[in-house]
Amino acid sequence: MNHCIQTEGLTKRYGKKTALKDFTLAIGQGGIHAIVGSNGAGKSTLFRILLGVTTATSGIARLLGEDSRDLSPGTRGRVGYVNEEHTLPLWMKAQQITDQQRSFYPGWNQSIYEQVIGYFDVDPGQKISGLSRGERAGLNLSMALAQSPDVLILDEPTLGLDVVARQSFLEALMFTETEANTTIIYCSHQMEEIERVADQLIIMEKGTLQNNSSPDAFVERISYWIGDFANGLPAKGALPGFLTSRTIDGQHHILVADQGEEFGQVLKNNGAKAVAKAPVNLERAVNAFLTKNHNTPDSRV
Ligand SMILES: Nc1ncnc2c1ncn2[C@@H]1O[C@H](COP(=O)(O)OP(=O)(O)OP(=O)(O)O)[C@@H](O)[C@H]1O
Repeated sequence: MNHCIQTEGLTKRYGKKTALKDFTLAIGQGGIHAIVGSNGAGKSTLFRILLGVTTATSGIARLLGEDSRDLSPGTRGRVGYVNEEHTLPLWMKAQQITDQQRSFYPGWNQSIYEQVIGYFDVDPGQKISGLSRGERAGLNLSMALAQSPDVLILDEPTLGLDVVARQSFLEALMFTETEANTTIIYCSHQMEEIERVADQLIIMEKGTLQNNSSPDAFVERISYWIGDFANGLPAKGALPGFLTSRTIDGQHHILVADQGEEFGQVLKNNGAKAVAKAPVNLERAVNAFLTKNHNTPDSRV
């Protein structure tokens, strides 16, 4: 199979700090692949290595089948990258920058451009400096998609956008997924966005890969238990797959990973008088996973 992105044993050290640790990932072609991870998990480092901006300490990274250390201009032209800054030349008018981009990219798809920009209220005669953050994000996305990239990396693209602009951005993205054949890598901390758009959920933690599956399959890995312990919560080491726990009205609400129905018996063996299971959604599952081993006394789970 031809992978859009492939890394093998990728490690990146900055002095004593390890940003990526033996990181192996394969992403096929097509679909929206969300990458989530806490601050400092190594997401930007991974993109920088893939795009050839920095080199790995060891291991291999390939983008569209080519070694990232030596990307050809042809391959670079097949990759789009949009980050939260939506940097565009402020002195140019929207129409001028679009015309310029159209002349740069032989694969420019005007129909996609027009359909995506249709989600945003951008006046072609307006200078970039006068566009709102949401309008600039829309213009940036429209141009990135019109370039017909084989892979488009979106790094926190909706940061700072209001709810209307964010909605437009996501709708435009989902429209594109059905119209174009672009593989989209979507890096975000916004779980409700990921729930809406992602086909695959990649979770990074401290430079390692923790999950690469559909969001539904990930949620199935996490279970939520409520236990009534007469003598308090047992030591975390006694609870396999322990992620987080909170105490609400004297009951312990516990999230665990990769445990079956028998976990109820584990709780009983550890002193639970009564045990119940509750549903878990994607946001709660991901948050528990990323804040592993945190005990909090809050009344919210
Ligand atoms: N140029 C650098 N010099 C030293 N340390 C760095 C450098 N770049 C990244 N790091 C460190 O590597 C780790 C991973 O950083 P990275 O920016 O890749 O994380 P991230 O997942 O993108 O985080 P965020 O969500 O906050 O953007 C962090 O601990 C960071 O401090």
